[in-house]
Amino acid sequence: MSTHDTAAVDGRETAWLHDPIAVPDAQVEASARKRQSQLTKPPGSLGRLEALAQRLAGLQRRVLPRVDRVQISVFAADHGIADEGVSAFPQAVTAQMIANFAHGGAAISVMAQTLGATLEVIDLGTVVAGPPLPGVRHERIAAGTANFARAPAMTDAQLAQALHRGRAAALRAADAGVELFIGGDMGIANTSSATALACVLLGCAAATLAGPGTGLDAAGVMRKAAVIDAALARHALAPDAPLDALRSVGGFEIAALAASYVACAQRGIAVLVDGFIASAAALAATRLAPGCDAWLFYAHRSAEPGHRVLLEALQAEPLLDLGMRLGEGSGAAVAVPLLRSACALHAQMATFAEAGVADRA
Ligand SMILES: O=C(O)c1ccc[n+]([C@@H]2O[C@H](COP(=O)([O-])O)[C@@H](O)[C@H]2O)c1
Ligand SMILES: Cc1cc2nc[nH]c2cc1C
Repeated sequence: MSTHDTAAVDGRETAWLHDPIAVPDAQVEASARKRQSQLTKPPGSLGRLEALAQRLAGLQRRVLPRVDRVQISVFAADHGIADEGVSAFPQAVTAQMIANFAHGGAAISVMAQTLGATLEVIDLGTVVAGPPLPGVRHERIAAGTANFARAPAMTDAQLAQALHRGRAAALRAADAGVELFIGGDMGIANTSSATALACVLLGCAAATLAGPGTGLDAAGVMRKAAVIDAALARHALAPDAPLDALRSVGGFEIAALAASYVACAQRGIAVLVDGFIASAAALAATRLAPGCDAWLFYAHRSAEPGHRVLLEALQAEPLLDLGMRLGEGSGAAVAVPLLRSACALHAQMATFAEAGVADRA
């Protein structure tokens, strides 16, 4: 973890970020690679599915990896920066969508059902506090973050709470013995927070990363970039201080996502990263805990234009490019069948010897 953070977050609260990251098993990965070379297909003909199965084998320490049990944790929260008119939708939508998740009507609800995945929705704090809902973990930190155009988004204590709630979701996944963790995000205006966070960590101007989000027009995107640039000038954050960046311009759900990724890597759980917001959180996670990138798979390239830049910075080649830009973990959920296909082919195809098929001359 960076030693340059000046956030006065109680060191004891975040000491866990220094815990060791699990180390993938290179020998198991090599055994999986050998098995791939013996399967009844020209070498390499299953393309990236081969590398996926091999990598999962090393991570799961099992020559025949599985992606049967999947946990999807959707973190939801509001953002004070919405007051600057940076989203096409009103803030009330965040709380309304939490209810929609609970009632099974959201895209991620449908995907979780389809995949047989466990879906948990974690309410970290909305402007409009809704009633208790079955299936929603009400872990409210505040009525959304402060407007980072005017003040730090969070207090030190709020950041520590958001990190703690993200870690707790990963620990629940570890206790449940899941083979894959997906973190989702829901929060009106969170593309502005994700953009600001990534701009700090990558040292770039907002115009490089700002996009339409839920549907701004070109003039709206320019205004959004100007709001973010002005805020970044005000906060004067350093690229090597990820906790400061998360606290000053991040969001509760973004901090929770970053923490969940670090904790999954510490517990040896593979992660499928979703779109633009999730990737900004992944960037923060890799800065907080270098080495956790070994545990991160990137599901898709979102239509949010800055996602391409973020993925390049992360040196990530996503599995899919479907023009999706929903969030919620939906792009990652859509990619789960690919991982399952990779595992099924790897485990169930016959070898040349078993099938009596001649290997190459
Ligand atoms: O994941 C993505 O790539 C993505 C891209 C654009 C928008 N979103 C979702 O849309 C919301 C944020 O958009 P906005 O315009 O309100 O900043 C938030 O709930 C995100 O989950 C998500
Ligand atoms: C309706 C709606 C659903 C969402 N899901 C994630 N972000 C969202 C933003 C909106 C506006």
